[in-house]
Amino acid sequence: MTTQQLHEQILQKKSFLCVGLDPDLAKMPQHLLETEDPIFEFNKAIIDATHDLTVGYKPNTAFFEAYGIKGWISLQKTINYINENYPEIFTIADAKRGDIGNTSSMYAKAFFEDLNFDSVTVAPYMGKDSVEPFLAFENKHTIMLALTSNEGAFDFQTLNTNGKELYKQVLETSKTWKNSENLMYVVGATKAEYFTEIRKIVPDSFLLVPGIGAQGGSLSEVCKYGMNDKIGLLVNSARAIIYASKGTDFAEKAREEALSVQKEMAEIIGLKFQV
Ligand SMILES: O=c1ccn([C@@H]2O[C@H](COP(=O)(O)O)[C@@H](O)[C@H]2O)c(=O)[nH]1
Repeated sequence: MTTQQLHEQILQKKSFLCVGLDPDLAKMPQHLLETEDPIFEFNKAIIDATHDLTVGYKPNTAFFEAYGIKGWISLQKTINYINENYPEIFTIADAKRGDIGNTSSMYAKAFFEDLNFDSVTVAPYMGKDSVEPFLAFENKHTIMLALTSNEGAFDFQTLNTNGKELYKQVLETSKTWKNSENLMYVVGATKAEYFTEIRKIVPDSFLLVPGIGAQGGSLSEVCKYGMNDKIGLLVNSARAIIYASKGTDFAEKAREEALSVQKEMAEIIGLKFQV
């Protein structure tokens, strides 16, 4: 998918919501646990209930890997289900990969070719040769951690290195890499006050923004400081939507939560762009 197609979908749906698919058997409705593949059944119900309100789905691979081979099969079924039924939707494998170049190439093949995700998250710590193999894929997107939503972000990411905070150095350096137009960046919603500075470095890039909902970040603050003239944001919420209910009405309640976020987004888009 191209960024232009993603932008068009955002305008059409009046939404820049990305629903996080973080399936946890301990939090799922009891009746699903009796099915052969509860994780897939759960995801499928959430997807069917929210696909018109969201422009992206972000399965976090940890929640699949935790269940071994069965989890990987559920992940494959989930991405296939989205691609076959809702091909307009942008998909993100939240896997936070990155290794020496030779190994990164294999990670990139796994997520872009075998699983056919539109994008994958990567960590920048190993530098240029660990990320460029992902960037080589046409119409695929590499979403690099810049300033994360957790408290530990302050351990390294905001450290001053040669007169500049590390996350700023990461953003600036990454722009010099081959095929850097295929980069997007993760910036936590809990760090809204940093968006102005981030936009000075990457004014046109899409930012994946986790941290509204369960982590308490503010959608309106993120939009105030992080939105660009093409919107440029994908705001993720997982637990607040997918675990809105543990009963048989879980998908219905997930839709209600997603709708409430989408309505707020539509209002913001309307105010900013007069549409
Ligand atoms: O900085 C980051 C990077 C990734 N995440 C991931 O996003 C979701 C957030 O889930 P919620 O339930 O909406 O809190 C989850 O998969 C995280 O691993 C993040 O939160 N912050």
